[in-house]
Amino acid sequence: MSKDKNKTATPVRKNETLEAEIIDLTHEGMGVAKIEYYPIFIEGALVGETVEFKVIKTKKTFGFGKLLKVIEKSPDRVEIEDEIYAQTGTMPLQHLSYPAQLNFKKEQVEKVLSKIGNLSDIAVEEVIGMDDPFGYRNKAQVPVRKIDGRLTTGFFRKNSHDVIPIEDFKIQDPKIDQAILTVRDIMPKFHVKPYNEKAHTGWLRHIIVRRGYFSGELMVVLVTNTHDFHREEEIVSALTRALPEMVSLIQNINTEKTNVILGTESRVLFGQDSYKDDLLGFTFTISHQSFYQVNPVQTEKLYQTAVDFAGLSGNETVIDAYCGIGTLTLALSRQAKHVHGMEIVEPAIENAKLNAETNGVANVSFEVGPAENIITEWAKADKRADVIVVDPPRKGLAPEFIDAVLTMKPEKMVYVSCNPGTLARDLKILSESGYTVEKVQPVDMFPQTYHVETVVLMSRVEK
Ligand SMILES: C[S@@+](CC[C@H](N)C(=O)[O-])C[C@H]1O[C@@H](n2cnc3c(N)ncnc32)[C@H](O)[C@@H]1O
Repeated sequence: MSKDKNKTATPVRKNETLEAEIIDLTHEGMGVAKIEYYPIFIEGALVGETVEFKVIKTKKTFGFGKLLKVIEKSPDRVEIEDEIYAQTGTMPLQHLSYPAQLNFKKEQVEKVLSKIGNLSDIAVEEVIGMDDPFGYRNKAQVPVRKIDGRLTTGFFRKNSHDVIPIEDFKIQDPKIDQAILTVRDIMPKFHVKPYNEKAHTGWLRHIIVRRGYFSGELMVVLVTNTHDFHREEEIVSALTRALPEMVSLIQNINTEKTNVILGTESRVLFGQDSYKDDLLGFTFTISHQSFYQVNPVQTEKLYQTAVDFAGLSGNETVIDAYCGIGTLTLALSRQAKHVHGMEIVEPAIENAKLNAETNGVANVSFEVGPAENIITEWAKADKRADVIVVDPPRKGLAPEFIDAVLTMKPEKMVYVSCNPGTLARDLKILSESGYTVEKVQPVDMFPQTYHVETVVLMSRVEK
């Protein structure tokens, strides 16, 4: 079929203005309207609303529309504070009331478990939300560019590399926003050149600020395009004076033309390569390359759910795979005989060992490497675990990891997931191989966004 025929086959034409009712939301929170059989995705539109929109893109089986006017409003609609956040995509659900965001997330988990996981009879609990769903992020990574002749910080326009200046990010800890502005305003005094992505010139690419929610300690990382550091002493001294809470200042060097923010080389400019924070009564040391959950208030609820699901009595050997700096490992250790953490990032494992030692926890051990390799070795050596806890990145569990679990036959598995799609895929395999899903508890770690974290308890049915 020719391209033109495809185009004429759609019931809508590009640039026409139409009116329709929104019947659903996509997993990214876009409103779905149907013109005849043809779905059109419209950002900013909510279920139950009648909207006027302009068709901006047509594909063979679906199209995209730009919201022009809400003719009939949803009771769940809240007024947005600023269009800027819609342009950057940092708060894609900001127009949806918070209780409705939580419902949306619960439905997403239900939908995906049923569609991908074939688990339609599972009861998903109400999402554990926040009292104040703003200002929660403990980490910011902002690009630095020259805009109107000035060194500017902000965020990328959606689907582009243009930076939109932003000073108040709304979902970040306001003290982090403030620290970014402090760094931004000091840099021009020393003629620091912002990064120019197209020409791959300039010096300062990103400013990263991390802040311990409970400790108040700040870590600042300057990601630079070259190894040099002109006027280093003066800049370091200006930053330490302006940010008395800063305990760690790092230069991270990233000379590559890449979207990846951090480079592999770094050096400490002030303090050490770590800051501290507290979780569930433990104090953690966190290096700039280590993963640390971004929403500290919800992390405690997330970990507590995982610990409760593990239902430990004190006699169990537990594996905590993808353990990062050992946060969940230590939380589990209180009720286990022994917990063994596995993690691929070496500095994170160094942090984890130190964290166990400084918190006086002796019944844990840690191993660095891909969890799928380590656990496969365990299975081959006939080592056993009573409970396996996993908290993998978005891509979920490697097939070899699941194979090893099925060989080791733990009584329980607790799966902490930041991606319902890969969670459902993995649960399907496990539930077809001797495990049953007992509980599904979503936790809202990322209010105002469509992301949802889920904790699942599985137990072994085939003995
Ligand atoms: C979602 S984080 C969870 C970390 C930790 N449980 C926490 O809550 O802080 C996933 C972790 O898996 C690690 N990781 C990624 N791929 C891995 C692999 N193949 N094997 C082991 N760890 C991996 C990452 O470095 C990261 O620390």
